[in-house]
Amino acid sequence: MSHPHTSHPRLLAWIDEVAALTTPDRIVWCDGSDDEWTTLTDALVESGALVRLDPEKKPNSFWARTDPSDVARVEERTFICSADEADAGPTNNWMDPAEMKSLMTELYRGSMRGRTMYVVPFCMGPLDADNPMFGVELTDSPYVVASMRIMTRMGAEVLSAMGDDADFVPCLHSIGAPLEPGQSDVAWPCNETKYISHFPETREIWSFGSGYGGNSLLGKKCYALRIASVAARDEGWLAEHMLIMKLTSPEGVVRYIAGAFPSACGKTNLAMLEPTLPGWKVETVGDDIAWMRFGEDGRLWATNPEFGLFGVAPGTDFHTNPNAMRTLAKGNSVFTNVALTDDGDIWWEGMGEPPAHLTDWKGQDWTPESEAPSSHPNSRFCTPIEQCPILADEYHDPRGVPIDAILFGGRRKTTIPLVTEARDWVHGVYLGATLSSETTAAAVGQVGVVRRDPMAMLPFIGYHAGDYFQHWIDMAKGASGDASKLPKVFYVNWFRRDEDGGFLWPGFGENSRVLKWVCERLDGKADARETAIGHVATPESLDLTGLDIDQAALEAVLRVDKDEWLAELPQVTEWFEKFGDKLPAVLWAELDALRARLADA
Ligand SMILES: O=C(O)CSc1cccnc1C(=O)O
Ligand SMILES: [Mn+2]
Repeated sequence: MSHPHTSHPRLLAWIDEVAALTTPDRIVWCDGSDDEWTTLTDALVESGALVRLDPEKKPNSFWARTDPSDVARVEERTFICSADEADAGPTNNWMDPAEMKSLMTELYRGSMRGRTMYVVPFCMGPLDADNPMFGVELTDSPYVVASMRIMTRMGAEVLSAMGDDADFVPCLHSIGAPLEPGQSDVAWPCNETKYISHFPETREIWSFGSGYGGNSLLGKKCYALRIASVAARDEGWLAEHMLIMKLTSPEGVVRYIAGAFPSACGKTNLAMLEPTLPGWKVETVGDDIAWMRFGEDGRLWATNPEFGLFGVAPGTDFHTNPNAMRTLAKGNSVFTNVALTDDGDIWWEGMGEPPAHLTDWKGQDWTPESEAPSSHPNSRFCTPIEQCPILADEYHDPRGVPIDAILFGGRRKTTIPLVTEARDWVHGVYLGATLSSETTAAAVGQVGVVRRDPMAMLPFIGYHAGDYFQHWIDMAKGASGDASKLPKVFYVNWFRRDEDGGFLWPGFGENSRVLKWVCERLDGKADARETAIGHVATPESLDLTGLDIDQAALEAVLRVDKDEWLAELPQVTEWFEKFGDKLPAVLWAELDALRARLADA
């Protein structure tokens, strides 16, 4: 079969089928080149979808504004279409796969009319991995193509590596906004009907109607978490919503730490941390997704399958994340739903004193007297990870890095102490499975509501969460029977507040003090208080050198309040009951043991 771009029959057949259904005016095969990026972004600027920023401020960078109806992940429109509804579980929306495909086929029919269908071959993780994880996204959004070039290894090199028979995840995306001949386009075309659908058995992704973020950059949440978590269950590894950091002590001891925090709870900031403790060094491997497989040494090795950073903009500045700001200063980035300054740069809340005038994320005039924020709370920067000044060399290693500790963290005003070490692996899985956090703007819906967010994966588990918990329990078997090879598990909470609503802990670079305690626990050095909920740091065991924090706040942030934890028990019981007989019995046993320890406390 001769074709100018590929000899992959399944790929060609799929593309022909989709083109016949969606009827694009043309098909463009993306090669991932600089010329292609220039052509794409020039056209997006010409159409008004992008504004080129001043090259003196952010070279080769752009400002985008979405339709106000298309600003975040749409969890209520996200479906896991497993053959058996029971396999989707109680935390996912489900529709029969044949019914969903029939419904979406009619949505896709003619949806790309008047537009270009882009063929985006990509790879999640290094191309030289033992088993490269290929995907091909067909999309009618040039904004998505530009973003995928930043976020994934994308283009001709991938297509070549796929050869004529590589497995790949077909990712079909349409914004659902066909153009009639002569009809002018809008800056952010989308459709009020949105479906983000996953077909686990056939490892397919179909997305319709949204042009933004995790709804449309299908390599990220859809592939690298929801579909990959199903593959990981079947193949004995973990696809997790985690940062990966390399932490080096002043003595040169290196530890690798993975951290699971819900959306917009500071993973990017932690992954790029500038420690306040002298001599400690953080280097970044990843800020959002970790794939963890057992190495020959029986340890869990983690890789970051992404090629870029898609971070929350508001709150990011030189105090909270100087390395992110240094990454962005190098340009080659797309900023979405932030504000535009009059001199061609970007601005968002948290960047210090606002300019006298801005163009806000809705394209309106904004001044410091404006009531609404200039930038959407879920506004994002999209930037190449290789621009990160503290990117660890190991990022490029297809083996990844051996994980010493896993942090589970949430955003809780109360109850959860600053840092607790799990009693053992199963207790660590219990802490992850019962992780709770206040909701954020990363997903459409009310903000600030406490919900269970197991392993920070609630919106991303591609199958029954009860089976997911069991998979985590079973991972202990993979450590060649030696539990000491497994990462230690810790539960952190940077967000506890005092009675006046103020934060008890300064967070950001000061979190390096907690990381030091974690490392010293790994070395068997740091003290901890044995409590009903686990091994909790004591004020004396934390290195507080140079930190201005009063003793009352320190004791409050580390407190295990019996009544607060007793109040958690019925909430956890209600949470566990959702999973019926699929909830591992050992987790019920952990709850019973916690209840007994609290009774004795
Ligand atoms: O996809 C979006 O629109 C925001 S959600 C997101 C983006 C990057 C990294 N993580 C998330 C998340 O919700 O966890
Ligand atoms: Mn995330």
